[in-house]
Amino acid sequence: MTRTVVAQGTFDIVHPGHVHYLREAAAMGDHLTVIVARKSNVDHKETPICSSAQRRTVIDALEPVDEAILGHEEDIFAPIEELDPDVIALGHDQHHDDAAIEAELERRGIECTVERASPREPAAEAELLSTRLIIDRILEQRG
Ligand SMILES: Cc1cc2nc3c(=O)[nH]c(=O)nc-3n(C[C@H](O)[C@H](O)[C@H](O)COP(=O)(O)O)c2cc1C
Ligand SMILES: Nc1ncnc2c1ncn2[C@@H]1O[C@H](COP(=O)(O)OP(=O)(O)OP(=O)(O)O)[C@@H](O)[C@H]1O
Repeated sequence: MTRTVVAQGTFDIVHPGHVHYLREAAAMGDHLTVIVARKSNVDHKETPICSSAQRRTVIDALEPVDEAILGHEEDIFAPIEELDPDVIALGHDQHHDDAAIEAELERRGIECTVERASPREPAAEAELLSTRLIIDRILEQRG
């Protein structure tokens, strides 16, 4: 029985922290689908630089990822209803409330566990493990 996992995020400029998250999410099951957030749903931080299509293309190419899809514009649980995964893997600092997600899954009659991935520890001094840090560095050096 294939154990399916869903991960999600903005993935504006991909970095080793994303790779760590997606590797951990992939290890939680046999098949990993990643939902790439639409710009309209990224309301808790700066609007992404790269288009949804571009962000999806890059994530889809990563080794731990079986499939990357663009998220629903309005209802973030629509793809979850469709995919009906066994696990939703949240990133270590993802701004979602685990209990709230579990409650909504319950309400929609979706049997699925909510897990949290761990943070990637910097492997080297120079690693930029956040999109924001990468953009700040670009502005510093090229702005
Ligand atoms: C269970 C779940 C389902 C999601 N489904 C969608 C979706 O259908 N469409 C979408 O644009 N974003 C979706 N998202 C992503 C959120 O909209 C949010 O933008 C994303 O979690 C951003 O996280 P980040 O700040 O870690 O990148 C989903 C997130 C979760 C936790
Ligand atoms: N350093 C990291 N270690 C582990 N997971 C990470 C790391 N950075 C991001 N992630 C995870 O990747 C997913 C997508 O994150 P997102 O696209 O918001 O990248 P970000 O680098 O956190 O962005 P920003 O720096 O703009 O907040 C989230 O679940 C997040 O928890």
